[in-house]
Amino acid sequence: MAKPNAVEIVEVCKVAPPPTADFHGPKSLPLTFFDIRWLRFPPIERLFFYETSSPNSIISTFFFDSILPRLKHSLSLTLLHFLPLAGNITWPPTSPKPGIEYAESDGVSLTVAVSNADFRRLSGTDVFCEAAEYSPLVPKLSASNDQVAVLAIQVTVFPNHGFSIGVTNHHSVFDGKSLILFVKSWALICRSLGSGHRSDGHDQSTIFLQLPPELKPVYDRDYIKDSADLGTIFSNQWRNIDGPDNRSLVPWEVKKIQPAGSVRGTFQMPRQKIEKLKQLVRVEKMANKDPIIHVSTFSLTYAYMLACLVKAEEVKDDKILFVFTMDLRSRLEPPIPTTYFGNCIAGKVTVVEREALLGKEGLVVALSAISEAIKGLEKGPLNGAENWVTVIDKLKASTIRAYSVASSPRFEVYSTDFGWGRPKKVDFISIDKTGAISLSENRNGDGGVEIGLVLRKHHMEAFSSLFAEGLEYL
Ligand SMILES: CC(C)(COP(=O)(O)OP(=O)(O)OC[C@H]1O[C@@H](n2cnc3c(N)ncnc32)[C@H](O)[C@@H]1OP(=O)(O)O)[C@@H](O)C(=O)NCCC(=O)NCCSC(=O)CC(=O)O
Repeated sequence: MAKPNAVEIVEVCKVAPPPTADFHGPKSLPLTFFDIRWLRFPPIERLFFYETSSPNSIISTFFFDSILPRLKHSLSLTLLHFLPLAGNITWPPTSPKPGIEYAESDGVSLTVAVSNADFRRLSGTDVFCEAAEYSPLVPKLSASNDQVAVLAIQVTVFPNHGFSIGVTNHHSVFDGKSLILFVKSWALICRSLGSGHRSDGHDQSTIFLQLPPELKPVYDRDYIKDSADLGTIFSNQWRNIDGPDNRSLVPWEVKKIQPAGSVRGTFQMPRQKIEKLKQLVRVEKMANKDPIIHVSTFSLTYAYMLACLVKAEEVKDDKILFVFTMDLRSRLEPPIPTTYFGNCIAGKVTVVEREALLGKEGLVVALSAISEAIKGLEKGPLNGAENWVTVIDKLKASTIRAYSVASSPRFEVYSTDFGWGRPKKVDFISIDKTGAISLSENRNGDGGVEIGLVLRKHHMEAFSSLFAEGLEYL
């Protein structure tokens, strides 16, 4: 590997659950309308960086002798609880809707690679690295017209520094909350293997059949009521997008919003600044005698980002789109378990005038638009659901800049410890294709928000100045 930043693949294998064990998850799983809505959406890619040191040997030896076998073994055990993840999405001609099938020979594709890229630079926040540098660290989902894999994983070692775990998943099987449920279960089992403790707390070194209630996936599809038969409506819509009776499952190739040479940036919104912004907005609203709007950590961070981004990117469109998703598990009537496994999110698209965003009141304008959208939930979380697939199709074709949000600070990704400590950094790689803003909790644990962005380099530099300047005087 003479070239700098080279990633060499040393193994591609399938990890399956242990053959003789009892499965805790179903072998086939229907997709609900919440899932089918995302059928051709580009795969979601996340990357966890772990810095490691080895007491006795150099890290690459430690990685291949200790870390990798433990990751593989624990992944296999975790699949006992998450069997659909080892399967594929299929859509047989006889079936009105697509679904997930697991066959005996199936497994999760695991790629093992070695990288000579600069681990500290990629997992740091000091420099803006090219977005393309991260792509070789996340795997592709195997996909054909007839079937598409649910999940693929890549573990990459950076000799003498650490390793990364890249996770690529199909959005049509689960939302971010369920994906993180799986990753945290895998991390817990991996950690327990290392300590010789069972994940349920009892001493035992080989069998890990129990997960704590907060990680146990709930697969019961009866929780999702579909009185309007949206599952069939969405399936029929997909069949008619890109041709008559098209059952292709190949994810859409989206035209990258950001061109080659774009860079990835990570920014922190500290808790203390969020509190100051909250006060500022309240005072301003009171002075204007406006009704109090929804002011939360999420809405303030998103609004602040939007006000900075529109300026930094010098957006020319008269109207800007804000797109974000809401977790409906607690909002359905009756609410469903928080560990329900699948998709249970609704998207919201809001249109805002560019000029209003660029003005002095830009932050409050953005905040009001986000608040209105959240308030819209009061009309019923499924209001307008029949248009969900057509909205995705329209957004794909739209040339207007859409600022969407990926992931959530509530997922607490920085607590994902496989036994070698907390991640040094967690990146949402696929935002380089979708142009979304990714959100997670601040890694320093201050209760603030960490933001991931991919922008053209000069836009990132402009954004960085605006972001820092705005917070400096708070
Ligand atoms: C719609 C929302 C974004 C709005 O969030 P808000 O924070 O503005 O409003 P809210 O009513 O939910 O919360 C109001 C206040 O209560 C707190 N609060 C409420 N419920 C909470 C909970 N379960 N955990 C922690 N805090 C909670 C909030 O922090 C906030 O206080 P404070 O102001 O102090 O913070 C959110 O409710 C939501 O649904 N978030 C999850 C979105 C999601 O799942 N995204 C991923 C989609 S899948 C995806 O993108 C792909 C992928 O990830 O793979």
